[in-house]
Amino acid sequence: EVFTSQSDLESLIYLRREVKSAIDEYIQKEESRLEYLKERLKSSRGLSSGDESDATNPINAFLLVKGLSLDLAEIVAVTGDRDSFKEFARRMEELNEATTFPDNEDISGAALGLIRLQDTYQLDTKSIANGALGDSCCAPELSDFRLLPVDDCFELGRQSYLSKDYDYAIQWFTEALFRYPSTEVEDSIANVSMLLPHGEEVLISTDLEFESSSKVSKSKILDYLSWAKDIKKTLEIGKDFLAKLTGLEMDAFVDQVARAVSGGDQEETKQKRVALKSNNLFFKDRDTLEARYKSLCRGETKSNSSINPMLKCYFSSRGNNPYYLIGPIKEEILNLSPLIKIFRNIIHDEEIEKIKELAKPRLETAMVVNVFTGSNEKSQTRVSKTAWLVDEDDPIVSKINQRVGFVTGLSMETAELLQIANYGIGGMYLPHYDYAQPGQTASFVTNTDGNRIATLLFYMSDVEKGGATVFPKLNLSVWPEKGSAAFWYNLKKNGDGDSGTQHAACPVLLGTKFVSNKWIHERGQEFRRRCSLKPNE
Ligand SMILES: O=C(O)CCC(=O)C(=O)O
Ligand SMILES: [Fe+2]
Repeated sequence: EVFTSQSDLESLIYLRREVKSAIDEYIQKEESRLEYLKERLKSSRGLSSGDESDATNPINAFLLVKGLSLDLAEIVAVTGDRDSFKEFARRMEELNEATTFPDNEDISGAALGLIRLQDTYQLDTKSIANGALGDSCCAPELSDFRLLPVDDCFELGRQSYLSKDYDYAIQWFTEALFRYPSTEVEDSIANVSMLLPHGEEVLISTDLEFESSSKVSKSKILDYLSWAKDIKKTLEIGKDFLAKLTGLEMDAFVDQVARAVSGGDQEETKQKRVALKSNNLFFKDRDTLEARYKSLCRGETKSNSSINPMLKCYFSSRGNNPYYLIGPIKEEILNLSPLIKIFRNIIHDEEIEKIKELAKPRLETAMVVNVFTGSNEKSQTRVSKTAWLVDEDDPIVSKINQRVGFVTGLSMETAELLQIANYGIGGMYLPHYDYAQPGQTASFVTNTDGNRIATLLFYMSDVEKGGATVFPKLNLSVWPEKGSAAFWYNLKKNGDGDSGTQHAACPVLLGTKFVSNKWIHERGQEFRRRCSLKPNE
């Protein structure tokens, strides 16, 4: 899997150069071989010319016989000569051993990444197809843009379709039709109204000349398009129906669905019911929260920091910690309850470079905890690569861990290792909690060290566009700034999870994003963060 991080994409650029030169060379060799074949055919009188009378003219008869034996043998030998191809195949083999070629999973990952960006940042289908990533509000037009031909638009539609995103599927299939080569416009117009179930018109290009030799047939695009429209319609009807249900009716409905999808198995029904509820699949506030998350990613929702006088920034020497007497820490309070702060200039560029250098060879596709089994799994909700660094890797690692202890005032004894995460284009982490919820088994919760009491998140790069950390329930967007770190308490003082800390890493639109997580645990903080006299606090 190569699409999740920037460093992997860079290796693909090298790969492309090598592959291109191998193909060029192969074509050149094939061309001279074909040139030779043409010459050879022309020079064989017995094969290239003649007529019926050759059977009666002895010279021509000889040429005919020679042509079909000796000349032909020679020509067959040349056509059968696959040395040039063998050489090409060998080079490809070598490249394959040295690097990883992208596979189907990568194609769908890259396509869905693009759709995710389109969805989060409200990018227009036609603009993307014309090679522009967003309008002037969100992103500069890419200077080196590429027009997407029919096949690519179709593939984006097909991937959306497969991931059940019918709105985007419809948009991309329609765009693919629009771009269909204009020579066949006539007959496609005749087909369109027949094949679309809902009688809509599909606009097909007449004046745009897209350089295209499309592999996908028009009827195939239309077929997909009509299915997508049909399913979308059905889903809308279902949504209307769900919106009208009362709370009790909804419970009964969830019950029924859970039973239906688990084929009567009691244990599975129970699990499915919890899953349906916790994923909030049917519930009314799901759409609003999701919309809020996306609008925070776009930076549209202004937080209340400008109006709340309690939110402030200041210099702190952390209770006269000698490390911070001369150069105090710059702290900013972003939210009061739960407490969310940002520390500015807390990690230096040289330290960041060193950490990245240590982490890069170890970056692996990020895993998330399966709520039911407690095991780590690859997931669509978190697209990034991560690595863990231990103190022994380099003195810088322990220095940074120590610094986290100083600035947070918390004990690092039960903290997890330093986790480095790298997000490529489209990389993200959907809204989640860092702490384990009641009943949830997570590999990071041990009997002795407790839950994740706090998170410190270092920003180790600036991000050109996108990539904010957002807190949908607090209406808060935190924009990555290289060298800064965000800090928050995941748990209330009484040890319960604080649901306000739900947060997400927005997809990266342009550039690359590096962060480091330090998760701090409960044990050892008893006298550093005391419980309150109010039991609910
Ligand atoms: O990258 C970010 O902005 C947040 C990452 C995060 O929430 C996590 O890794 O748990
Ligand atoms: Fe997180």
